[in-house]
Amino acid sequence: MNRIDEAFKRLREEGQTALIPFLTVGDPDVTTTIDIIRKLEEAGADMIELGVPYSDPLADGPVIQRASGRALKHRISVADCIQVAEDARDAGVKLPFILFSYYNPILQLGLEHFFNLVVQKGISGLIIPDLPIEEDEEVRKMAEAANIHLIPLVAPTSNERVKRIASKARGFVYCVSSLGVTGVRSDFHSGIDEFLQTVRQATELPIAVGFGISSREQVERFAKQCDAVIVGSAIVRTIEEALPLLQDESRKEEGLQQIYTYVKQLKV
Ligand SMILES: O=P(O)(O)OC[C@@H](O)[C@@H](O)c1c[nH]c2ccccc12
Repeated sequence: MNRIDEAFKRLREEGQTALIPFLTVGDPDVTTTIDIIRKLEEAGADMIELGVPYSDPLADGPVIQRASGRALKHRISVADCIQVAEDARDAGVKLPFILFSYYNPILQLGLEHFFNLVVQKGISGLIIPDLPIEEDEEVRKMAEAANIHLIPLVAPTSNERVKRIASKARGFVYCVSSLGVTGVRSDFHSGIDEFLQTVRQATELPIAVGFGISSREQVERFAKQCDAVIVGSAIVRTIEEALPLLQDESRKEEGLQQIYTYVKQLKV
């Protein structure tokens, strides 16, 4: 059984909602990324979305764009991001890892080599936001053969595509709460509740919601309808605010503690 399935089974038994943080690997450096992942696990995270920094993050708002820029200063590759899963596991992290990457960096690595790496390093899931279902046949077959869950995104505008996307989904279905790019929001798409109901009826798989979530109240609201809540920009912003501490060896633990405190209050 895939680690993501195991995590959702445990959470269902415990009546809990999964908290899935997203962070950009290599922001500010790979060693600190692993320290942050350990803190996220301590704070109650149930899975981690490892973001591959990319030069043209078209679906990302300014916070994640800045994080990608900082990480790309060290020329972090897809292979480096995948390696973080193994290194974090070696450091004692038990959480499932979902690799989040735009399609281009994966193509540059080559699908064969990419899938060998993700299997070897213990990645459990894959999110490729710019690979639509109409073009994902080859990747989906390779992912299924490797027992890696290719997790699709559905948006409030997906309408009749929701059923088709959900029918091919593995792991869980990622419901995007709003149109536009990632980034903290105070309100969501007007039809969000009906949209989440539509997705719930279209799949037996767990459903997750992401985009714009930053407060415990928002997590509690979505926990009523979803099995998982994904938080990216708000956590990446907390990392950004803690950078002066994280990059000073004598104050690194203080910076990590700031991230821990913010994330812990999100776990419901
Ligand atoms: O950052 P937010 O608003 O909390 O949304 C999650 C998001 O960061 C993460 O899942 C993600 C990062 N980049 C993306 C691009 C498309 C879809 C999703 C994403």
